[in-house]
Amino acid sequence: MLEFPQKVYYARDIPHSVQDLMNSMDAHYRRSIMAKDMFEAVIVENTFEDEPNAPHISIVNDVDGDQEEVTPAWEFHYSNHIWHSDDVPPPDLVNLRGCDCKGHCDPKSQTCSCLKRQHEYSDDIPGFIYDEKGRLKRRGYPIFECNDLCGCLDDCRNRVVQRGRQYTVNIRKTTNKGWGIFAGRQKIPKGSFIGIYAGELLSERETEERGKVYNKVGRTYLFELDFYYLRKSAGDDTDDEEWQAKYVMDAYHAGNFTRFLNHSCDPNCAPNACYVNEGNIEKPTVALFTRRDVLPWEELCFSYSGYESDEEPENNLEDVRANNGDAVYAKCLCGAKRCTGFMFN
Ligand SMILES: C[S@@+](CC[C@H](N)C(=O)[O-])C[C@H]1O[C@@H](n2cnc3c(N)ncnc32)[C@H](O)[C@@H]1O
Repeated sequence: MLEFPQKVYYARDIPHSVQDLMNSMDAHYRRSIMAKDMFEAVIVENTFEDEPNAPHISIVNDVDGDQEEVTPAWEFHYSNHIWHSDDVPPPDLVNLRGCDCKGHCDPKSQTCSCLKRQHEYSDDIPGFIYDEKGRLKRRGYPIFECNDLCGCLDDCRNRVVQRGRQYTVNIRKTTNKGWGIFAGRQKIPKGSFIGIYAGELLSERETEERGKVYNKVGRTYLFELDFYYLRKSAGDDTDDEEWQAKYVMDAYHAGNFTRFLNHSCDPNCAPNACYVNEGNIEKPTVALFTRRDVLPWEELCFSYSGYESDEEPENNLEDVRANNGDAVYAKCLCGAKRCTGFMFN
């Protein structure tokens, strides 16, 4: 577990020497097996402290690896950290509360303050939001994990996201959507934690210009922290249409494997807001969980349009088409039976 005072990572310090070195090599080297080994080694090197037990991530291109790229572009720093932009406040430890439990927190406790905090948002779910196997009982609610101020043990049931990735995932080239993320040989049960959407935490204002560029080139890694309960806590007088998330995660310059998760209109994963060592409700960590059992070797995807219900999605193709001609609004190639035709709608 992290020791306080917690280290804060700033976007201005995102390392780039490895990317610079690799990009200075000739194309022959960047297409060699050595470059693939290097990419995998960088992942281990940059994550072994925060995820010492996470299974190995392989880079696989069996689509066009001979002629094209053996790795994704060396354009980002691989990391599980949240890199704060200068106008984003560091984690709020003043408003962070820890429980006084000893040993393991009891899901029937009347005194555990973390359980009470959780029930402010999910009072219809008895006990913690995780079951005894650490799986999410229900999606959509913010998760309040035990934190470094708590008296409970590191393996308390209410600590899942902070323990890091437990399942194998591989970064694999797809035939039509660029790189994607695939399960390993093991099935991943419904409700399992996959990874956090790491990256640069930006203010909404700062995101505007980046968004325009990403939309034009047709590849975006922005994730707005616009969870529904944040709208509610902003007060009743805030018009829903006018409400804007304060912060956005950008995984373009720094991020982990989750930046390669492609969109699906019938996704097997979904993002969930989670808090560990953060007392600021507006700065949740985006944690990805499976929303159904994932078969061995299956591609992991989530919905970029935020659609998560089990009902049929609305098809608003015409609106999206009329909206603008940016490359990012290209046709969706998820292949799901109920594909709406577009990634962002
Ligand atoms: C966050 S990136 C995902 C990783 C990306 N495939 C890569 O190679 O870096 C988002 C971009 O992936 C592509 N993409 C993701 N899902 C897609 C889908 N269902 N259909 C077509 N392209 C998709 C689009 O170019 C999109 O802007």
